[in-house]
Amino acid sequence: MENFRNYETGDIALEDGVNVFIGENAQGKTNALEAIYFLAMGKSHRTAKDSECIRSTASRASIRGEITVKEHPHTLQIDITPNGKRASVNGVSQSKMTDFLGHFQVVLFAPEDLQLVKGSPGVRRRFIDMELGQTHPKYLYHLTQYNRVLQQRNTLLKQATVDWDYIGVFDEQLAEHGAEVTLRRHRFIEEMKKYASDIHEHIAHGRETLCIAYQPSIRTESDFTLETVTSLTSQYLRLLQTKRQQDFQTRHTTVGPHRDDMAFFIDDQSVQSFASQGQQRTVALAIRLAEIEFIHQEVGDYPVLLLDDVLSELDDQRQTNLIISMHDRVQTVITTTSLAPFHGMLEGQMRLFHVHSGIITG
Ligand SMILES: Nc1ncnc2c1ncn2[C@@H]1O[C@H](COP(=O)(O)OP(=O)(O)OP(=O)(O)O)[C@@H](O)[C@H]1O
Repeated sequence: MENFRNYETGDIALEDGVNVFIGENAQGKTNALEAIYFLAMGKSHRTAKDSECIRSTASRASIRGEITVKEHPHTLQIDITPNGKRASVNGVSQSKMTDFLGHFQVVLFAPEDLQLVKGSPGVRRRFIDMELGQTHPKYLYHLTQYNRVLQQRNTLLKQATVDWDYIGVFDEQLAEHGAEVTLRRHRFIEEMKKYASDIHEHIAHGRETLCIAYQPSIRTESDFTLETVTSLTSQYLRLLQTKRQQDFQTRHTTVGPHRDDMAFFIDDQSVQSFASQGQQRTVALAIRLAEIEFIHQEVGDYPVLLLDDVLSELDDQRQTNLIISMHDRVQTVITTTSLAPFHGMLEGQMRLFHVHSGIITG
């Protein structure tokens, strides 16, 4: 890291197993995690304004990582200036951020993850989009196109007289990209379902059964099928055409992936409405851990697991189970203010880094 957040420079060599960043509050632990996340996702998990990551006394920031995925080493770099960011892979500048993504995968579990369960549908759509963006760059292409056409269609719907021929052209494009997005989301949730319910059962000691359901906006149609892109495209197109009058009255597009959601159930009861805080937290954790398995399946290697100050939210047994289950398979980086959760671990099973005022010592 160079001039990233409170780091003037920072250089860390992470171990394969569990790496622990320990330090008091506001020393730079999360900042270091954020830098790793940035290299995988091309953006911060904390801010939409990249320039906030530039050290307050500097004019640009850089993050560089030497990453090995499936035994192939490569160097990823992101340079951030107040006017934008530039990403490169092995020294070659990438013209589009979507070309940069997919080289390195991370899974982050942070206290805000409770929002995955409790938050608005937009939070869950963002979660799906981030995951699929990491593993299926083509998905991001369709999503970007979909959002672009959606915006154009909505602009047209807001005009005093609507040009329906134009809307017809947009409908075709929306249906085509919307079908790709929907089908990929459907397949993703089908995969996540299997992993998350097994993991959840393990964490909850087999007492509760978790089920995840995709709720595509198109589901209101009784005859829709999620089998092929072609059939879904024509179903979308039909639906867009039948909703035209409603869209005209509300002045925006009322059906499509921008209205999708996903739902969680424990023993057939909605987690969003009925579960306790502890149950909701366990569901959020199970989903994050399921992501690890999903990425492994899709990419052929494990992602790096980033745990930001979340151990203190789990009881002792769960903390230890989590660390031990990750330690020999998944490279993990944990931030913490206390070593108490690690006392059960054997010497040599983790690498400790002390973080103090933007300086990391190992
Ligand atoms: N752009 C920036 N330039 C300089 N310092 C920054 C910048 N952005 C954040 N900081 C500083 O970084 C510090 C916060 O670091 P960080 O969020 O990593 O804390 P932490 O060690 O994870 O603490 P906690 O345990 O409270 O989560 C704050 O002191 C903040 O002022």
